Amino acid sequence: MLGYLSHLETGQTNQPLYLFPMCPHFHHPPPGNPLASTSCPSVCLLPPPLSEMKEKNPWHTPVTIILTVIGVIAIVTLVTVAVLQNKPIQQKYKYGIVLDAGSSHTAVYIYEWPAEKDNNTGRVQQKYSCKVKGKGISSYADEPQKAGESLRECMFEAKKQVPKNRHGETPLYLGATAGMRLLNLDDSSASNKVFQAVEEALQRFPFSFQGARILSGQEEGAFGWVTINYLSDRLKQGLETTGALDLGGASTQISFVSDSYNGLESPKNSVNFRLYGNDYHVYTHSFLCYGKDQALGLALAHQTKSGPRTITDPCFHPGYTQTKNYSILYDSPCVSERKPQEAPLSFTLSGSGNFTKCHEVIKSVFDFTSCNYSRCSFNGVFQPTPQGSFGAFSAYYFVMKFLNLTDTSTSIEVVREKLMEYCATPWTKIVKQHPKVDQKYLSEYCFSGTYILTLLIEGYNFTSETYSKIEFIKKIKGSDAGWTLGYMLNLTNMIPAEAPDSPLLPHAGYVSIVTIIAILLFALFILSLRPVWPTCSKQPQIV
Ligand SMILES: Nc1nc2c(ncn2[C@@H]2O[C@H](COP(=O)(O)OP(=O)(O)OP(=O)(O)O)[C@@H](O)[C@H]2O)c(=O)[nH]1
Ligand SMILES: [Ca+2]
Repeated sequence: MLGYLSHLETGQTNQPLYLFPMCPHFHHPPPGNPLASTSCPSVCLLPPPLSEMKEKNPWHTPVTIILTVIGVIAIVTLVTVAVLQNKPIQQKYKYGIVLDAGSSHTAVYIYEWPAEKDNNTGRVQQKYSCKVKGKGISSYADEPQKAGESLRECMFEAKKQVPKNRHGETPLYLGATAGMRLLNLDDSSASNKVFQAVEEALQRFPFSFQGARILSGQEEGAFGWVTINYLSDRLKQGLETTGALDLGGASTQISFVSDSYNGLESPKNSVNFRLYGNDYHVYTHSFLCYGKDQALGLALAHQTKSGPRTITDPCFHPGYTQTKNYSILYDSPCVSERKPQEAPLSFTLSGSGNFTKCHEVIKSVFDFTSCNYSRCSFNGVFQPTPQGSFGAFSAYYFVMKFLNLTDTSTSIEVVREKLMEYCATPWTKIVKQHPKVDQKYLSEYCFSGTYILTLLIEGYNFTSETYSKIEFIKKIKGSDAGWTLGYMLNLTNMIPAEAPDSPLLPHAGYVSIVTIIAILLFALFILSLRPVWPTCSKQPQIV
């Protein structure tokens, strides 16, 4: 049959040359090839006559047909098994819940990750977050029961978010930060009662409650660093890491990797991690009382040393006035020792909106005089020079976003000028411009912006060059930047110390190769069964 179809054009005669032409005992040219009988090689192994071939076509024998069917079924089965076996199961997730009990408020975060990838690479992401109504748990020192109750609404929501069949195996953690650190310093029995109340409340939910505790400042800084580097895939890929800047209400953290720091100069500022096969020596420090609310308290305390009835505060807009209670201001352990004797009950603050003077007031809350190390940030705390890129989140983001100052390619001088202009804007105009913004937040942006700039430049020693490497962020790939994710990853051992073995091929490549090899093997097998085809010896043609 092949012989009938194969022909070449001869260069000289332009006559078709039939490689398998009909031999004399073929009386008829093959169908469609009228010239086929005109040439015939001298030696030719002939296929049987057509009439016989029809009867004895080797492809039509029952054995070949059965083998072909079995072969096709085998290939389909092989490919199906390969696809199913290696296909990531997309629908099944596991969950973890972390409560961030901050000084200003509590937030509930639910994380999810594919069930079969427990111990694998960066696939944990935030599924849901809920901001607990009211203040942070530390503000319930006088009525601890209410601290527990405050969490119920968000926890009921969490119950709905996690599939019922996963409730029992879902770990639930509560981590408290600077607000509870301060309460614990001030009144440890009140802090214990608050913990007792929140534990009781959380145990009523069907999750696997793993306890409530105060994070150390080191943990808070280090886990914030883990979170942002995990979310940006830098850990998994072994890339240069990003530093983390967290500005809370009561404390602030700075964490980064520096070439000039191996942990020896100030071991208490060192946290070591081995993640995905790489060692990291992270410098970290948490400044208690330097979160933006407590820093405002420090600034106000600085201005009310003598117990005045009125102060003119340059960090508030002209025309802004507020009456503040001395006992509330000096209630915090950050300033309690400085409470002026014989102070009146309250004082009136009236804004003057002067950035330069505000900057001076804020600088006075930092101590730049003592340093027993090679270099310090402030208050005698060791800190290497900031190095590499940084992600600045929580209040850094809220404030800079509001002030339209998140573009760090803007020079520090321009940032100062903009703040100068903003602080000098009359309060009435500010309120008119932002009618929907909560006035508690609105009144403090001048102070907060000036505080952030002072903390970064004078406090942490960022320069014009390194300032431009800061990115003000809220989320990374849909997950909030903060310590909670890093905390959970650590407690659930979800980041392996060593790099996981990655498959040689991606899933699609693997399936394609299996399919191609199976088809090739099958083709070879079938070819090995073929009957002996006619073959012609190369003899001169008899024309
Ligand atoms: N402008 C603005 N400020 C906010 C917002 N949410 C929180 N803040 C303020 O930003 C500051 C920091 O908030 P968080 O990062 O939640 O602080 P926290 O975790 O409660 O405090 P720490 O325990 O010190 O970490 C606080 O002064 C909050 O009042 C917001 O949506 N907008
Ligand atoms: Ca916080």
